[in-house]
Amino acid sequence: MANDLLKKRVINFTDWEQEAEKRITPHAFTYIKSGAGNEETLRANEEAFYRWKIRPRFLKDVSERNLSITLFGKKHPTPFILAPIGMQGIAHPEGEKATAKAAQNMNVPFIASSVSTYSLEEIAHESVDNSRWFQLYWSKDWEITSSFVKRAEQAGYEAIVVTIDTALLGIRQGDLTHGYSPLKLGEGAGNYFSDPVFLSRLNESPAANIEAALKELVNVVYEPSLSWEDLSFLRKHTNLPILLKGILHPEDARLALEHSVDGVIVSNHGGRQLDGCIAALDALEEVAKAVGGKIPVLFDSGIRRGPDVIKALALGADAVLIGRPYIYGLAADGQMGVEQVLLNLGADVDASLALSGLSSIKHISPEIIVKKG
Ligand SMILES: Cc1cc2nc3c(=O)[nH]c(=O)nc-3n(C[C@H](O)[C@H](O)[C@H](O)COP(=O)(O)O)c2cc1C
Ligand SMILES: O=C(O)C(=O)c1ccccc1
Repeated sequence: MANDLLKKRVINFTDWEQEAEKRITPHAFTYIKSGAGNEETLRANEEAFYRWKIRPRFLKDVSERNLSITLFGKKHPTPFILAPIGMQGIAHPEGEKATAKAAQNMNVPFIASSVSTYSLEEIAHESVDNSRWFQLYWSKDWEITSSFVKRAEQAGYEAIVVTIDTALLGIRQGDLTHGYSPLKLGEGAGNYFSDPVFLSRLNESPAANIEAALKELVNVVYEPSLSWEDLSFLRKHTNLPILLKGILHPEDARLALEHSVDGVIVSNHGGRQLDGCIAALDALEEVAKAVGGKIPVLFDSGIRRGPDVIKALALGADAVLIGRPYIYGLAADGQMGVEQVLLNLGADVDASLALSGLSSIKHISPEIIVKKG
């Protein structure tokens, strides 16, 4: 399959998106593609990149290039991380297992979602030698929260990523029209149905009464009361680095530092939560300034091509999370598709770096970009 796709020159984001659309159900495709509301923020995420232009320098010997970065003391060959994307079973039967294998082959850290189709242990099994982080949806049932964290530690996950922009799910028109909720269909149950605490809350096993089990899952998945003080609970339960995903305000970045958080991810959840909120890229510079290099600043929401990565790093990101592009690769061609998307993006970043007159990711600085219009 991969060769067929390459013969068809499936190279860039829109090509992968079209291939994905051909291979999965319309409802699943709409779910992945959509943003919240009028999709103003979804569009803004990509448009924000157009307003920044790279100002290249020349005659700088770019014959050898280094794309590597270091995060939490660990070196990675590219500045990519696979974003937490839940319910990957809707994109491919192998779901997160295929993604985890691809991530391992490509040496790219993978952030496994709380609402994965497969359990965090199954995902770990497919990528024993690779960096894995666990994305936490802080459950309304805090014993489930601490159980997830304990399991992630035991399974060798290296960081906990708390998503803070999901007090509830954003209003997504297409899914509501279709009445489509993969969570309610059980596509996000991998971690819950294998969790001793979650199972202890049920009167009957999920096998005996799937409706009741899914109802309980949907009931406990988010904790809308979560506040800054609660982070100390998490700190008591783990020594792993804690990152907050969804930071958009410099004041929240300062609060993250105050609460001894180990990293922040500037993100608006790919425009899927609050429509009308600022483009993630437009939040990056100020957040990075507020953080002042004290902890890593990661970025997602709108990364599609190599130059996007250069721009995000120039505005202060230490690495970028790849979201929809790899899920389209997964939908189009499973593990091979994810690998191909990462290879294409890697080649694009490499070329963009060289053509900007830089030989290392470490040399990317604010001076290489200018704001236009
Ligand atoms: C289908 C889908 C499911 C997602 N599931 C999660 C999730 O479970 N946890 C989470 O923190 N973010 C989730 N996200 C958000 C991504 O981690 C990331 O922030 C977003 O995809 C970045 O935007 P982009 O895909 O437009 O680049 C999801 C995104 C998509 C498209
Ligand atoms: O679809 C999403 O963006 C998402 O993050 C999510 C999280 C939990 C349940 C369903 C979807």
